[in-house]
Amino acid sequence: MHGSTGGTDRPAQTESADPSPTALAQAQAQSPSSGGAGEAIVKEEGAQLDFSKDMSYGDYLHLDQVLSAQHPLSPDHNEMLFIVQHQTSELWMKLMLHELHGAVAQVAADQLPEAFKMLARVSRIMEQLVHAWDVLATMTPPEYSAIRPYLSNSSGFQSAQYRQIEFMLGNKNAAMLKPHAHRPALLAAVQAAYEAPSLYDEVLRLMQRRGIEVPPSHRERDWTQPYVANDGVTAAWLQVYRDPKAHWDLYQMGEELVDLEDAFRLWRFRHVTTVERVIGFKRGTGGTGGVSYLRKMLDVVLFPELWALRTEL
Ligand code: HEM
Ligand SMILES: N[C@@H](CC(=O)c1ccccc1NC=O)C(=O)O
Repeated sequence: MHGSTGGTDRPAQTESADPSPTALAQAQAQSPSSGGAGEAIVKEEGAQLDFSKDMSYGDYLHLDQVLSAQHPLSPDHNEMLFIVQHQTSELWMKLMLHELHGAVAQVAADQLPEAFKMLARVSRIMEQLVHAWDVLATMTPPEYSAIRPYLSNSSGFQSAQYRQIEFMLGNKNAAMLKPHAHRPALLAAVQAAYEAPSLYDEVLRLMQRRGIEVPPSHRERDWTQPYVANDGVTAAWLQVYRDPKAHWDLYQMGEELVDLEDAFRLWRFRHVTTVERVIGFKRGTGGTGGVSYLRKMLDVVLFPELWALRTEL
């Protein structure tokens, strides 16, 4: 590991941040007394300073790759914000998918405490993404207009990870597979999420295993079809919510799912509001109506019976 990142094979972009050979030689030649308090503290603490043979922080995190993946296409100062905002969002989405896959597997295996831990993390990640909009909202319409022509027809609409998250949460739509048709590996991942039972489908199967009757149409179904709300499923959740103590973990599961959908709704709302303040009602680069499309997405309900039961209680 250590051999691969030192010396000549570093990417050009990080080169300028490196100390010049003269500065490094000076630091090595300085006596402890001449380096000031900072250097004395480092020495006293025993911090390791030579990584020519050991794995360092940057080696472990592959920072050469991560930090050399920002390539603005425009001459505009603000494009770096736009790129970093999206790349960090994709990293959080990667973790979210990792946790969601774990949670679905744990629910299917009746391991609910483990599933709760993962779902709580998914909700906190979604909240993190909600707050991330505050940074992007510092970008004004003229600032974004300087970048937008360089984006061509690219759009978040084509995010393969976002689409997998939507599918895992039950918002299935075959048309959303098409933007990935030219990338077999991405298509396979999105298609797998499209064809698999969603988190909510797995929770309904769990309820049936626990003796709470779920209508057959909602236990076994064509998982590629969008979920359709059902009074029998509301009745099943009502049994749980009318006697929480008797069904404590299903009750906790219901509330975990509501937490998650609550956070997702906030994300969608911050997205559409940020888009309106930045591009108004222009069409999107992805080809949709823009704000009009994103407003329709605000009407998506992922776990409908968990909301419906509140009116009945
Ligand atoms: C100035 C910033 C942004 C603008 C103007 C913007 C605009 C839009 C527009 C107009 C759409 C509709 C699709 C289209 O026709 O392009 C869209 C979709 C989307 N955007 Fe953004 N967006 C911004 C920032 C972001 C960020 C930071 C993310 C985070 C990853 C993101 C993720 C998405 C996703 C996932 C979709 C698809 C939503 C869906 O299909 O429900 N966008 N965006
Ligand atoms: N759809 C946006 C473009 C956009 O926001 C975007 C472009 C490339 C990569 C990520 C993007 N973010 C979310 O859609 C627009 O119409 O301006």
